[in-house]
Amino acid sequence: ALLPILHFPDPRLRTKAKPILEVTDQIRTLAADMLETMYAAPGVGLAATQVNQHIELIVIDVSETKDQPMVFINAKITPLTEELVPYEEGCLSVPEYTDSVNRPARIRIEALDLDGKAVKIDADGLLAVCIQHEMDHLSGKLFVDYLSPLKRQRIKDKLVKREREK
Ligand SMILES: O=C(O)C[C@@H](Cc1ccccc1)C(=O)SCC(=O)c1ccccc1
Ligand SMILES: [Zn+2]
Repeated sequence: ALLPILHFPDPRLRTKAKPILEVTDQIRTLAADMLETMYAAPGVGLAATQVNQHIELIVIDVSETKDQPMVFINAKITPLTEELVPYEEGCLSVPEYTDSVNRPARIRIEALDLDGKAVKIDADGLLAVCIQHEMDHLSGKLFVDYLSPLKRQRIKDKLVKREREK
């Protein structure tokens, strides 16, 4: 099912997600609904926080063919280099805005998959950017937090105005 995505500055986006203690069928259904919602947006990632579910679950698919879904549960990430690289990021919770964000170029992610099995991946490029972007969501952080307060306020004012006009 398609799930409604929370939009900045909704305070629920600032909630810190909790670890998942058991990977149940309910979690599997939520992951499937998040992937469906992500593909429909379209996007290359989605965090449970964005659909108002405050648990450590993220879904990603950075493939061109849109048929390589990844699901990470209770993920921990570690930078593999001090090198920071800029990337023009967007966010499904901050519609119609993109801006440059600097992040570590390569990271390691250690998590559980939907079978509760441990997975460990070293990532670079868009996958590394996306993983870090989704992990920020789980800690209540948005890419606009890396911008100047003036830019952030302008984006907030525009989105609040747009939500009012709806
Ligand atoms: O809000 C989200 O989490 C989804 C977001 C994830 C993202 C990945 C990589 C860079 C920025 C943001 C998106 O999928 S935004 C839409 C999108 O497909 C995209 C936007 C900018 C760059 C790459 C992809
Ligand atoms: Zn986002």
